[in-house]
Amino acid sequence: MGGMSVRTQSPEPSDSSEPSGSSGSVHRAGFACFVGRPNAGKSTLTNALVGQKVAITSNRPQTTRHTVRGIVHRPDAQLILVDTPGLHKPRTLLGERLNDVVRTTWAEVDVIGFCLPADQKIGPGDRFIAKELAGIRKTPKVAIVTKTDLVDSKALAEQLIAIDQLGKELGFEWAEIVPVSATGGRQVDLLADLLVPLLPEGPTLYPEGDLTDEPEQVMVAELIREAALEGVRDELPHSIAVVVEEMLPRPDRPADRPLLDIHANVYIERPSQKGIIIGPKGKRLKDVGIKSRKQIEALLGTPVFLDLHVKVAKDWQRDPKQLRRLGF
Ligand SMILES: Nc1nc2c(ncn2[C@@H]2O[C@H](COP(=O)(O)OP(=O)(O)OP(=O)(O)O)[C@@H](O)[C@H]2O)c(=O)[nH]1
Repeated sequence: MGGMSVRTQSPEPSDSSEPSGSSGSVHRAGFACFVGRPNAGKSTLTNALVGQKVAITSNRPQTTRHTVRGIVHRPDAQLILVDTPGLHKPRTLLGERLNDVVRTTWAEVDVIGFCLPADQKIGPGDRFIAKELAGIRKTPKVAIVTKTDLVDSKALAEQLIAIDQLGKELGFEWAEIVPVSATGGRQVDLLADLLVPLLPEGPTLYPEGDLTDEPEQVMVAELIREAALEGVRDELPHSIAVVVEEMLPRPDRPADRPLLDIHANVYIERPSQKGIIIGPKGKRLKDVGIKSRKQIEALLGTPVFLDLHVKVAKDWQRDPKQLRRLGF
């Protein structure tokens, strides 16, 4: 098979508690980021590796706006995952900022994982990203074939060959080519095993038990935004932003019955979108509140009172002042 090496998990039960390789006591720590076009499965893979929901997933493209880090703690390593938005042709100021965030991230990490869905042929979007990757010479690049549960082995094999080919065309070798299924939990541990040796030696960078360094308010806002996006399908694709204005423990509560008050604003771009978000008799907004509150409570481990307001921030995606206020 030429120089192409594709990794699959060995059939014997993997012993992940045992540091692999001969350099048993070496500890590594560093950063990896997953790149790929929107919907390639980056957030889902981050969550699968970390073992908890830290990045926001949805079946709408371009939902990840923040550089969320997931942290994988292992006896032999700490792998910090930086989840970037999909690189894309900028149409708005927001789009341009997102692309800047992506490129800056790429230059700073120790290894880049290029995610390509198994069920889609390599397209112009993938090539665009791969060309950018080719320009980042010193960072090892791992090709990750995602969503392998959606294809048969023949289609998967063809995709692997196409990816190997793509690297050769652009003049670089992939450090590894790894097929995974994040939802099926297939080869996810193996991916971690392959990323770790590409990290520099060093002590842990984050305290044991931290799964992400994203501020809680941002995670809470993302959970609300995810719930708000659900069900609006094509009506409001990218027009929603959420800002958590305040998170405060309710005073005068007994210590064994705490309550966290969260006030958040859901921003839309036009008055006409208000009705869609709020729904008939406020039902949609209420559902968004219930759904996200449950997730926030699970995340923070405390009962929550969630107060949601819908506000219009006119054309916020095109307005630098609004973008800053909304945290971009
Ligand atoms: N069947 C299957 N679906 C998957 C898998 N991984 C992700 N998906 C689905 O693919 C869609 C996109 O996944 P995301 O993880 O949000 O993709 P992303 O690359 O982070 O997307 P952006 O944030 O828009 O860049 C979601 O509907 C996921 O449920 C997988 O291993 N198998």
